[in-house]
Amino acid sequence: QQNIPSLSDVYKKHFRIGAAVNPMTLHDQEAFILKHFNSLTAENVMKFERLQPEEGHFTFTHADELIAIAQQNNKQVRGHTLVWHNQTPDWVFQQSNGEEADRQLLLERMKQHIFTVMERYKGKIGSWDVVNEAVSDSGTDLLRESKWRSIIGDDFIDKAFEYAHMADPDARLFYNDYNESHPEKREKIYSVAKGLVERGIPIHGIGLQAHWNLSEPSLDHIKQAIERYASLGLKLHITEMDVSAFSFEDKRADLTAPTEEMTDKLTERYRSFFDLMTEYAAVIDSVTFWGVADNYTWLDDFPVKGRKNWPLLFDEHLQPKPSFWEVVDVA
Ligand SMILES: Oc1ccccc1CN[C@@H]1C=C[C@@H](O)[C@H](O)[C@H]1O
Repeated sequence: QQNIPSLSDVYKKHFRIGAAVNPMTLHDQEAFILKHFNSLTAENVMKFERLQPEEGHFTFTHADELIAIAQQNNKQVRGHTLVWHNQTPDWVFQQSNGEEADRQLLLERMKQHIFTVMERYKGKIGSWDVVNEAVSDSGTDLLRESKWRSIIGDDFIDKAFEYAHMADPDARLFYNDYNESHPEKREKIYSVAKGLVERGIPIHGIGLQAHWNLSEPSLDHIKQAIERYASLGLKLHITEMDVSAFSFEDKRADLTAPTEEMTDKLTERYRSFFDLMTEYAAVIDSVTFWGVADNYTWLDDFPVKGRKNWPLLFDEHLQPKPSFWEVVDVA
């Protein structure tokens, strides 16, 4: 590993390089993670269901372990995520008698969760994905249907950001979403973010999840999205980057290794992405991969359960792939 440069060192002049980590990778790959990344995101342990599984019962152990490692090694941490329709316990949306909660109760619970979590990590988590994936993927509605929206109303997003800012005025507050470069969804995300800015809601950035693949999105669509979001005066974080070997519709599960063509295409795509992102380093502060190496990726189970994928810069043995060397060469 000696003659392999640190990815985050090489990119220091452009932006931070982060990885989503979990208790397994932090335990098995700590030195590797500390070498290549200067920002950490909890893949799951800072989600609502993991921090407050039952009302008033907070479980911080795994999140505290990540924070301790980050503090000891001077790493940034991205908080992920406070308000999201997924991985949130059912109790949040229910009265004690099992009936649905009302607006006032749900706002109180949202506030309680945000304050308890953000005050614990004040000064240790520099930026938070305050709201994740609130924008709809299709149809004319800006926002997707969710309990947060149906019970509180469309202003649940405003409230989440206001509570977050009250809890930690120094934290940088992000709206985070996927398919962020698809023109239709881009315009919806833009409209929601523009509304927040115009209402004086404390939002500081947009998180582009960047779950991309070998063919989509086009570089032009990514460029248009970066420029559109940046035009609001907001900072951009690439928050969950990976490049799937399969398009969303391709459910094939016959491969045990990427084809040569896939590896070549991946190398070309990663080079083109980092060429583009370094061009926009003035507005992009951080690029985080949704994982460390191909030995573990959420894409091994999404959208096809148990189908191996190879979306990152390091292979299953933590060895640099051709993509890694191309990305280093861009810096
Ligand atoms: O790419 C998608 C397509 C459909 C739904 C969600 C997503 C991405 N959703 C992300 C992926 C993994 C989770 O661990 C993250 O918390 C979430 O933000």
